[in-house]
Amino acid sequence: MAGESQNWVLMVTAQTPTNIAVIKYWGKRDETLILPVNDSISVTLDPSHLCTTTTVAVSPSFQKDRMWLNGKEIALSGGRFQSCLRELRKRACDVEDKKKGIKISKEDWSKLHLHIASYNNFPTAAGLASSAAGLACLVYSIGKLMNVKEDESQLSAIARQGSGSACRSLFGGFVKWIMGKEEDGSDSLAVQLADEKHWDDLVIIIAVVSSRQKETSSTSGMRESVETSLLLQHRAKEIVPKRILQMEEAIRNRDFASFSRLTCTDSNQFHAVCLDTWPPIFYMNDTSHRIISIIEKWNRSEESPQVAYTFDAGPNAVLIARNRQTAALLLQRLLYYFPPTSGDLDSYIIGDKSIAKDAGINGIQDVEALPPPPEIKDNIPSQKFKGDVNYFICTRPGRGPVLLSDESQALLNSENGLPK
Ligand SMILES: Nc1ncnc2c1ncn2[C@@H]1O[C@H](COP(=O)(O)OP(=O)(O)OP(=O)(O)O)[C@@H](O)[C@H]1O
Ligand SMILES: C[C@@](O)(CCOP(=O)(O)OP(=O)(O)O)CC(=O)O
Repeated sequence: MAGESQNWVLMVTAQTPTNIAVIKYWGKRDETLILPVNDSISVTLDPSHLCTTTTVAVSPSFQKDRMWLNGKEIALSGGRFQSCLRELRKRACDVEDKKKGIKISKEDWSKLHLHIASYNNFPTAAGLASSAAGLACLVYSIGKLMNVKEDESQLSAIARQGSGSACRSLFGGFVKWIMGKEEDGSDSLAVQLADEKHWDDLVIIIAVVSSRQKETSSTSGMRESVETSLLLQHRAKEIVPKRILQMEEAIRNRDFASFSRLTCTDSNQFHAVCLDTWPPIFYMNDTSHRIISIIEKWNRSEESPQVAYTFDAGPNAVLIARNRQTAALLLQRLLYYFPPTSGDLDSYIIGDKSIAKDAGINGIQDVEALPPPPEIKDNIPSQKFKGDVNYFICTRPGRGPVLLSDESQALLNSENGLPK
């Protein structure tokens, strides 16, 4: 290891998106390697609205590997973090920074320690796939720091060992996690089906129903489902393989009717598996069910589906609108049923606020003036549910991981490698 002193710090910062599964991963055939019982497909969400930023630093002065998540130090001792670090260290290559006079050889990486700081710009462990963006960003940024030569698919097989859904966050657009057949997991990895420009009409609105930490984690929930749900076995063997082919075709042809039907039925089946688990697991709540019913009623009143819904291991609704115009109509409906408790719309509709402008919503007076949606005209007066949604995030399909070269975006101090 060559450097002018032992005090140098070399670091890399990366940003990685979250993803939402439209054909769900639920159930492992190998708990340690994180090998799934079926393939899954996801849409990557625009990192300008939902993302993880991670800075990783290396220095001979660091005494041990350390990590800070959202500003608080967390233990890196967990098996999953250790699996990712071990796999990355195995693949590390020579690194040279001529400007700083730093040379790290392949062999040095096993002796050097890392500092990692990560920040999620959205709630952690609330069913918004923080583990997906987080673990993908950890693997991607360390891979870059250590000059790992593997491509994104090979990196995805490492991220998979941190959290299954993380492997799909190594790509933008539409992504498939191929379950693989090998016992060592070497063929269980993600591939890109189409990039984010392929179907850029789509608009995504997330209704954050609760940002509290959930009762049953995805990891333990799916373990219990594998142990007790016969529906899960049937789903993995008979249903998902066919749906994967149909979903690939729907994405290829930008066929919203088929995409929407598959997305909604697969989300519903995943939650049916949770209900079929013993003891049963409930991730959706009354508000989630209400949102499904609003969308179903609207879709039925139109000639073709306007919006797809999907829910992960939590009550938040991820709503995919076929285009901007539909997204504006969707937002009007959502605000009609779920008006904010305060007049502060700025923190109630976040992300791409231009959707609210398209919907004619410029202030709370516009929300109050919204007429009931035409599809419920016979049932007036309809009930409203003020306060049942915390806020809405307007976003779209987005790109994969990127490196941030601007040092002002780093989360660690370049002098001492400690959080800024
Ligand atoms: N930025 C991050 N970097 C590294 N690890 C992270 C990061 N963010 C979250 N995690 C890990 O993921 C865990 C949360 O995962 P969990 O599966 O419980 O929730 P979630 O991913 O938000 O929801 P879900 O996967 O059900 O959509 C955290 O406790 C932490 O261990
Ligand atoms: C419902 C899901 O979001 C489940 C995600 O599970 P995780 O990837 O969080 O689970 P582990 O592999 O145990 O870390 C569906 C999906 O993303 O496909």
